[in-house]
Amino acid sequence: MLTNPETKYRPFNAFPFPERTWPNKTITQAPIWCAVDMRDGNQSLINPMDHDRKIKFFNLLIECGFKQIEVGFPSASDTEFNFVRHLIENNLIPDDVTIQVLTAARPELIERTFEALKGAKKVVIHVYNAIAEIFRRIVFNKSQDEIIEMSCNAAQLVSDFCEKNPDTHWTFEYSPENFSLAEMDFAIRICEAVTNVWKPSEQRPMIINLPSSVESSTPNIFADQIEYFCTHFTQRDKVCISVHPHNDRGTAIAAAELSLLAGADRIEGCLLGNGERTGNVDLIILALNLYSQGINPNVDFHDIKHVAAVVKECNELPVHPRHPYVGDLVFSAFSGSHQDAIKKGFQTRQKQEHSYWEMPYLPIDPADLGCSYEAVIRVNSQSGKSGSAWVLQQNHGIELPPHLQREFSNVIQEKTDQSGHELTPAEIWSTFREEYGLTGQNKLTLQEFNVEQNSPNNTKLKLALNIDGKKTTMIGEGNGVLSAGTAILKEKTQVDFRIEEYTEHTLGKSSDSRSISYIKCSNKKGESCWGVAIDNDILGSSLKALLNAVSKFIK
Ligand SMILES: CC(=O)SCCNC(=O)CCNC(=O)[C@H](O)C(C)(C)COP(=O)(O)OP(=O)(O)OC[C@H]1O[C@@H](n2cnc3c(N)ncnc32)[C@H](O)[C@@H]1OP(=O)(O)O
Ligand SMILES: CC(C)C(=O)C(=O)O
Ligand SMILES: [Mg+2]
Repeated sequence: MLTNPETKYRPFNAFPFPERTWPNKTITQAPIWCAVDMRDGNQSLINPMDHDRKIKFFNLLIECGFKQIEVGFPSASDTEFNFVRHLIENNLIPDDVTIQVLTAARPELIERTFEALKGAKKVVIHVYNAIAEIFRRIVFNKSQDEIIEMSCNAAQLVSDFCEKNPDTHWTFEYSPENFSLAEMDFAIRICEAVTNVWKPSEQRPMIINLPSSVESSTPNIFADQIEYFCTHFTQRDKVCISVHPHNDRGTAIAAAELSLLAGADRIEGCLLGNGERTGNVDLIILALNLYSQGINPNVDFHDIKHVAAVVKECNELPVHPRHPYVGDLVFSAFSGSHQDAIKKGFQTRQKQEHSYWEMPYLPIDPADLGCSYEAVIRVNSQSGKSGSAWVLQQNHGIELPPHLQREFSNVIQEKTDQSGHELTPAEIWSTFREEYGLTGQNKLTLQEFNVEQNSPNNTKLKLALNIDGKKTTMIGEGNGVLSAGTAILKEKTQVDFRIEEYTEHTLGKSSDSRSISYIKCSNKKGESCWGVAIDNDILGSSLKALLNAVSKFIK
């Protein structure tokens, strides 16, 4: 039994803000992104990134198009310090990229941070200290005024160092850590105080980064807090409002999106949502959520598997197979009704006159992220007729007639039920070949044939057959090749059958394409069998399909 929560946990103390306007808004453009993988992500890893992993991650972020990258906490360790030096001294930071570094509001750490930054072209210098009551009481043992004094002293020291290094383009960033847990009016007061030290202007704004350092409320409350801050902060036009959501309640994405409605301009987060505890907000999800709504995210994930592979390698952490947009299973449907809808969606797409993506169960085109359609449908015992039909269509160009889809699906269902496992495309193909006579191991096989068209309604057919290994030649007549073949086979096998269904199509589009025929025969007992055959010409494939179907009666 769980402990009684009523005596252990308190509900989040929401503040009334009925003037909120964010619920009536929609997101129309991408925010400014800042990737904090190499700092917030890095500080949460089992083994923090070494130099090589940091370089790899940095290059990946640049490849993806991030223009603001928090590269580390230079005063934390020599690795961090030396990495920043390496970037600067080797001129590895593209001109359109600004590096960001974090420091606590402690003089010795600030001093060391500026040592690391000597010679940098453009830097966001990011200072933080916790401000919520629980932190003031437990961690700092300071009053509100004392915390403000600590922040302002740090801001002043940062400002002094910047003045001494005028060749660098500095942007100030202040994070009232644990903003979302703090009293809103205190959060505004401390940010106003820091802003008054840094004196930003509309031309030279500073960043105020509002973190849910530990996510503690529903995302609507976070959005209220952001809108409240944006509308009550007196120098709103001189600051860029950034948010930094964590994912403790699993709602960081929602919190980030709602905070954009509420007035935020910028988002700090990590690829794949790495970060302290349950992670920072996932920038890939946020960006692709925008993309799938027709909004250019201004970052590029056209090869998502490559991105995931590098992040996995650098973080030494796995990726969940259901991770949005990235996981191995996110573009795969196993269930019958999903498969049916997706298959119909692709058929409709071939005919549609507009370019919009309208695909049941697939909110984004896997091809946009560099993924193939191969795994869009996978087959197990939850699958329906469209599943196996899709696999044959995608891999072999086979367009099963509807009744054969149903019948083949029953064959597959029996197999998957028995094994309890997925059937691979190769297994589905070999099942199909065995079931409908494409392996060439049948009672009846065709050696040769000759057709004479005596009149429009009379065809003479000479068939050289192999029946159980013995060669026989027979002649028959009918009003077409198949009726002549039927006459021959009825006589030879003594099976009284008739052709119920016949379909054929070409495989491939070139002039030397092969032909595939599907024939369903039924006997007097009401039993029916399908035969399928592929041949260079249509007469060959139809006669072979007929033999393959009739072979089954003989068995
Ligand atoms: C929410 C966040 O992600 S914040 C970012 C956190 N990231 C990291 O901590 C990673 C890098 N940090 C480190 O490597 C180390 O913490 C260091 C090297 C920076 C500092 O190490 P230490 O000097 O041993 O200090 P430590 O980290 O234990 O800090 C505790 C002290 O700093 C104070 N402190 C903590 N945060 C802050 C802050 N933001 N501003 C000012 N003081 C702070 C604490 O009150 C405590 O003070 P006390 O010793 O007077 O009680
Ligand atoms: C340093 C700050 C921005 C932080 O990482 C947090 O509050 O989560
Ligand atoms: Mg954080």
